[in-house]
Formats: sequence, structure tokens, C-alpha cells
Amino acid sequence: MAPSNPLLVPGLLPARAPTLLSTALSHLSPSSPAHAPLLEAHTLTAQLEPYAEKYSSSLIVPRGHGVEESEVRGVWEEVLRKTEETDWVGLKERGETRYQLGAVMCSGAYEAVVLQTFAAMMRAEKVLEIGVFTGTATLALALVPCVKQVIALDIEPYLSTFNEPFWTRAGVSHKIDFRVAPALETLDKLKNEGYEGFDLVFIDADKEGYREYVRKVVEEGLLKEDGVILADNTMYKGLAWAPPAPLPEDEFTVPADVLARRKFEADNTKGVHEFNEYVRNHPDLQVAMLPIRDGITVIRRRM
Ligand SMILES: C[S@@+](CC[C@H](N)C(=O)[O-])C[C@H]1O[C@@H](n2cnc3c(N)ncnc32)[C@H](O)[C@@H]1O
Repeated sequence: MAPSNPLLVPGLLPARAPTLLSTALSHLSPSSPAHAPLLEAHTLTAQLEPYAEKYSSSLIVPRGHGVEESEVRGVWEEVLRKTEETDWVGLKERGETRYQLGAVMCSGAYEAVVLQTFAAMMRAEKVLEIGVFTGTATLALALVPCVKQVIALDIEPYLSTFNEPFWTRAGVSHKIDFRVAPALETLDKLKNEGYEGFDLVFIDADKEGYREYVRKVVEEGLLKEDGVILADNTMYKGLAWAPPAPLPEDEFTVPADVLARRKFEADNTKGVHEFNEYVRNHPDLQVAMLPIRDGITVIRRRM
């Protein structure tokens, strides 16, 4: 277990407790009475998500989809691999992307099956995704047979080049309408186009925008009466209730990248926390927060 830089908050929520426990264990002799319970806590937290993923189906590929199941699974593995292997920092430095993207943004295989299960249970036909990145959730949702259309919004033009060949090879591109612009602008366009409400909305973009995305979707006719919104990362690393250890007082001793990341995380935590307060206290909404990955909140109109 490699000790981590204690000033950095690792990954998303599932990675945080095991990484902190690794750091604690690296300072502890195996003969210490605290070693065994900490090691057990480490294994418990590190293996929780792999266990949930192992005992959930792998990507749901319907029978009679038109493209061979093995081909769809091959595309799926390839997009996950390419997401991991792409040099996102280099792309930004070379000006090929406008925004700094990173593999950690991908919601991954386990969450994809969770989303597919929601869509299938609800018999969702029209789906809106706000924040697409490498389009794995988009692809997974479009594979669900009842889903007729996924309108997918992202601000980063580079993602069209990255995503569309995968969607075509998986046989779902005819279901996906990918629109590149700031999401609030596209939501206004959809409203002006007289777009009917969506059955399912998946919000997974900039955290500071979440509150306004929900407000617009709910109040401006973009959610069907019995539609459902799923908002991702609503437990954002657990930072709302378990802030990281404070930085040293002398900020000149703290590397600039650590300071920048702390600021980014503080802004995201604020955005997510304000969003959580907003939806929980909204008189017309009912919410259930689920501890899936980094937290998924299910939002419906009040019955
Ligand atoms: C966490 S990733 C999305 C992950 C994706 N939903 C998945 O399941 O793998 C967030 C995405 O939101 C996009 N984004 C950030 N700000 C945005 C905005 N204002 N409008 C639209 N997209 C935005 C980013 O470009 C990025 O691709």
C-alpha cells in the first residue's frame, strides 16, 4: 500500500477512506494493536465497490440489437481503455481541447449498469444527459431497448471526435443527439424548440451548475410529470461532512497544484452542497440520496 500525499484528496468517494487508511497503516508497525482493525477497515472500504460491481450485471446489451453483442462489448472495453489511456493534459496543452478533462470524470462500468437499470425500470423513452465526457453513460443508456432518444449535452467540442465513432460502431448513433454548447444555452434551445418533457435526466456536468440545471428542467417544462432526475456526485468525495486536514499555515510551503486542487474541490463542494439543500427543501420535489459511487440523488416531482 503506497502512502499518499496527505494534502491531496484522492479520487472520488470510494477511493478516499482506503487511501487515508493506507496512509495511517504505512506509519504503523504490524505489531501495533491498531494495525489489524485498520487493515480490516481498509479492506472493507477498498473492496466495497469492486464487490458491488462484480455482483451487478456487466453492461446490458439487449438481444437482437442489430450489432453483435461481442462487437458492442468490444467497443465498450475500448472506450473505457481509451478514456484511461488518453493524455488529457497533453490535449489541453496542445489546444486540442478547450477544457481540462481527465479520466476520473468517467462514471464507469458499474454506474452504467445502475443507469441502464433505472432507464429500463422506468420504461424511459426520452433521456437527457447533461455532461457527457467520453460518452459511456450515453452509450449505455442508448442501448436500453425502450430508450428512443438520448439528447446529450457537453461544452467540449473535442468530444464529438472522440465519441461518435464508438456510438456508430455500437449501433446506437441514430438514438443520440449530441449538442456541444454550455448546457444552460442548450436547455433554453430545447425549451424554445418546444421540446416535450424527458422521462429521465442524468446530470453530471459542472457542479456549480447543478442547481440551475434542475431548476430549469423542473420549472421550464423539460421533465415529464412522472419523470426522474438522477444527479451524480452528490456526495462529492464526502467533503461536505468530512473536510480534508487543513493545509499548513504557511501557504508558501504548499505546492501550487495542491492549492489549485483544494480551491477546485472547495468550489465543487459548495456547488453540490447548495444543490443538495435546494432539492431537499424544494416544496415540489422528493429526493432520495443513494450512496452509489460518489453519490447519486434521485429526484421526482412530489406525489
Ligand atoms: C463528469 S464528466 C461527465 C461524465 C459522463 N456523464 C459519464 O457518465 O462518464 C463532466 C462533463 O461535463 C462537461 N461540462 C462542464 N461544464 C459544462 C457546461 N457548462 N455545459 C455542458 N457541459 C459541461 C465537461 O466537459 C465534462 O465532459
